[in-house]
Amino acid sequence: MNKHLISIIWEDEKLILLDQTVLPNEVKYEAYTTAESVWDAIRVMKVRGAPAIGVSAAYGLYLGVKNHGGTDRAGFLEAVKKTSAYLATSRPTAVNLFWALERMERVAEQNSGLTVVEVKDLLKREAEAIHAEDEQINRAIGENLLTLLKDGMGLLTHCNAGALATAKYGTATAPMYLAKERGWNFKVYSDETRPRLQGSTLTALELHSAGIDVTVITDNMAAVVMSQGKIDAVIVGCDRVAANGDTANKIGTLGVSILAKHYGIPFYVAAPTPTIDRNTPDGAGIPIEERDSSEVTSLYGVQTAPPGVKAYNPAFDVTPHENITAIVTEKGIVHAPFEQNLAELLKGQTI
Ligand SMILES: CSC[C@@H](O)[C@@H](O)C(=O)COP(=O)(O)O
Repeated sequence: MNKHLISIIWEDEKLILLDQTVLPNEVKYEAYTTAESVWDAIRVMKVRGAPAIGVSAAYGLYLGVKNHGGTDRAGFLEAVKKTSAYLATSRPTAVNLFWALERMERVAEQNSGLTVVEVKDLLKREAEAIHAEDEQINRAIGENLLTLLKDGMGLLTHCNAGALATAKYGTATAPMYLAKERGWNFKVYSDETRPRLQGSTLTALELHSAGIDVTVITDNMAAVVMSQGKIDAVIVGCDRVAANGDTANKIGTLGVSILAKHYGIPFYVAAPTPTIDRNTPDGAGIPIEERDSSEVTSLYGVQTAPPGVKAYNPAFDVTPHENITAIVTEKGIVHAPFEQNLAELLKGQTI
C-alpha cells in the first residue's frame, strides 16, 4: 500500500485522518483533537468504511475525555458515556462504530476503581489496540479468502472495503494485496459506486497505486462483465452482518449479489467479527442511513438532475443471506446455515 494512503494515523495525541472526500485528486491529512471534530469527520465521510469509523470513534472518545478535569471517578465515567453516546450519532449503519464505543465504555466501567488519570491512559491504549487489531484481522481475512481463490481470477468488488476503509489491507481487498505479495495476478473490476464513487475514487486509487490490475466500471456494467465471463468471484465488505447472515453494505451490493446468483458466480462477504451484530436477528432490523438527496442530484457541486426534483438516497442495502456463498471472517469461513454457523464461530466472544 502506498505510504501516502494510510487512512488513520495516531501521533502525538492527535488523530490524523486522510481526507477521503478529496481523493484521488488531493492527498490531504488533517489533525483532530476533539470528539466534535471526529464526529464531523465521520459524518461528512472524510473517514469512512466500517472498521475505520470504529477506530476513529475510539480515538474520538479518548480525545473527548482526556481533558476532563477533576478526580471524581463517577463524574469521569459519566463523561465517557456522554461522549460515547454523542459519537454514536455520527452514522447509523456500520456496527463497528457502536462496537468500538462499547469496548471503550467497558474499559472505563471495569476499571472504575482506578484513578481518572489511570483510566484515561487505559482508554488511549484501548483505542490503540482496536486500531492495531484491525490490521491483524484484515490480514487473516485475506489469508482465508485466498483459500477460495486462484491465481489469474477475475474479481469484482463494490464500494471501498479497502485499506482506506480500515487500518491496513482492507477486508475485501486483503486477498488482492496478499496475492500481490505472492506474485499472483488477479484482474480486479471495481464498481464506480454512485453516488459517492468510493469504487472509482478510493478502491481504484489504492489498488492502482499498489500495482494491482484494476479496471473501473460504472455500476450498470457489472452485468455485462459477468455475462462475458470476466468475473470468477465477487468480494464485498460489509457494514453490519445480522445474526442470520443478512448483510448490509454499500447501496448497490444487493443488485450485485442478484447478478452473481444469476450468473452462478460465488459471492463472498469479507467480514471482520466486530461487524457481526448478534443483537440484530435479520436484515430488516439493520438501520439504513439515508443521506442528503443532493448526493444523487449533483456530482462534485454540478447539478445533474433538474433543480427541485425528488431524489432518494439510501446509503446501504441489505443482501439476503440466500445470495451469499460464504462470509469470510478472520476466524474462519462461514457457509450456510449462517445463523447456526455464525453463532458457533462467535461462541464465547463477549463483545
Ligand atoms: C471494510 S469497509 C466495509 C464497508 O464499510 C464498505 O463496503 C462500505 O459500505 C463503506 O460505506 P461508506 O458509506 O463509504 O462508509
